[in-house]
Amino acid sequence: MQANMDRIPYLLTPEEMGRADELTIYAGTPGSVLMERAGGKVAAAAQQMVPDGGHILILCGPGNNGGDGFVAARQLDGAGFDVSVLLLCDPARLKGDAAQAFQNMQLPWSQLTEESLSLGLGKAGLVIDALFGAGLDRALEGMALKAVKMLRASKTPVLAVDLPSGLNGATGAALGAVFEAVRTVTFYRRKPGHLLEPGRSYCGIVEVVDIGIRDDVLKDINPKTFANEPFLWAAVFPVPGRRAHKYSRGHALVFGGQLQTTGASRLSAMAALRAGSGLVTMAVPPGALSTYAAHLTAIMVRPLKGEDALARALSDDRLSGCLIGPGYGTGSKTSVDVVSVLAQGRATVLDADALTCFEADTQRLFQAISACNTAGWAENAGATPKPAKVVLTPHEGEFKRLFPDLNVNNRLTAARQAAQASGAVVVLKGPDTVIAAPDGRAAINGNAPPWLATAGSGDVLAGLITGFLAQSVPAFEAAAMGVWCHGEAGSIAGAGLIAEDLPAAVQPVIAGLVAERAG
Ligand SMILES: NC(=O)C1=CN([C@@H]2O[C@H](COP(=O)(O)OP(=O)(O)OC[C@H]3O[C@@H](n4cnc5c(N)ncnc54)[C@H](OP(=O)(O)O)[C@@H]3O)[C@@H](O)[C@H]2O)[C@@H](O)CC1
Ligand SMILES: [K+]
Repeated sequence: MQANMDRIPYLLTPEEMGRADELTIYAGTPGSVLMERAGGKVAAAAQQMVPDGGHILILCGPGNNGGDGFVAARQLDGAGFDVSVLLLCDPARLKGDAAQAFQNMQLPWSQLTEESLSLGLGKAGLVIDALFGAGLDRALEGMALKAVKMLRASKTPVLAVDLPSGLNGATGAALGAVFEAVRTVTFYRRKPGHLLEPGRSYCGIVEVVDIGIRDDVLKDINPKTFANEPFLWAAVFPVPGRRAHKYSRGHALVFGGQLQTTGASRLSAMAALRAGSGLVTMAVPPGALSTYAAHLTAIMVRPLKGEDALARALSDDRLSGCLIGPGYGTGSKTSVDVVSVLAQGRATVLDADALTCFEADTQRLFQAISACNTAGWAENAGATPKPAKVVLTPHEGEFKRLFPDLNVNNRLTAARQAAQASGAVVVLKGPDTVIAAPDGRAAINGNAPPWLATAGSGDVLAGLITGFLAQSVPAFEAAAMGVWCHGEAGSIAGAGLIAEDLPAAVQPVIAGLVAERAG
């Protein structure tokens, strides 16, 4: 149990981290010991960054973040480094462990002023930002605010303790001006703000260090936020057995659009096949059939001909996942078709046009999702909400249209609220894509290179998720593995990629995951 919890990529909010500290202290490790270890790890990181024994300037605030700074100062001085300590507040304001760490420091210090900072920056090879960490609850002002500007102008590298000062650890939001760190040392587990933008960009390289908090505390805290990394979903990653055949590996149905917009859904279908779905069929308008057929090889194409064409396309019992939306068109027919697809109760991804067409009537969409989730369950099969079968993949613009009352500036909370309101797993796309389930779980993705922001990239993502869903992976995990594989494929294809490059680049990613599971 302990070994497994160790590997689960939990993220702790500052409140949950406070609880982890409390539980550890309650179990017998004094806060001063935790602070000593925390400051020691910061000192060790600083030593690596200034290996020639250069000057280190340490800015300390009024709380325990400042306390970590005092400990680091003492240890660096003991290791022969030249340090100066600048204190933001009156030392009489220091309390508890921080006051004790200040007493123990036994080093000269000065008040943080423009003059003292300017003098310090003149000789420093590194600045340690120990002004504010988890306890920051408002924008920096006064001398702390001036310090941000002076540091930026000086270009001296900054090592942040726990979080760059000015950043909200729960949301990654800048509360105002924020220190820009090249490296951040945080304790026990990362916080959401280390992965969510703009926080991630302010943190530089994030190093998580052990300060002696035992994983037992996680049982009490029960965190529901994760970094989107393979260990989160590796146990359900689909690996075909020796006796697998194409029908046993799932059958995905991807709906295609009219002649002018065939490319989007074709990219999706290719990606669904790459994700491992044994079969992928495209259901397409008859007038565009020859175009689809001319551009596809391993993917089957069937025309949607006649009144009940959709129902017939959906009637194949072997279908195990559907995708509708990419290039499908935003007319009223789209929303009718989406409702028909959801009525079948199959695992389904709704992307692009399939989201936009519900902008004026989101309740109709949410009812159809609820019907999809409950289809196949006996009426008396427990009152708890049924597991989500539907995945929505909006980018920020689509998200705002579907959920106009939610605040996308707080992406983690907004995605969670959207998942709860819709009954679907919501993939809020961006450089820090958030995947949220109606049951409250959420994962933040961190491996997407910027060159994934290109036309057609989202179609590939929707296809990957569909491919995993078709292999019976639960919706939250299917969405999370799709997002992660998409990010990895983006890095493999590299700078200059176009969406057409991505399906092929997914292959080594899948091969790597399969090898890891086998080993
Ligand atoms: N818990 C533990 O055991 C461990 C914790 N550790 C460390 O403790 C850190 C958290 O410590 P913390 O809770 O004391 O919060 P911290 O970020 O230092 O600041 C709070 C102070 O700032 C003030 N204040 C807030 N905003 C302000 C503003 N804009 N402008 C001005 N003032 C502002 C606020 O006072 P207020 O004015 O609101 O009364 C309060 O005095 C954590 O990040 C980690 O580094 C490690 O040692 C490991 C063990
Ligand atoms: K800090």
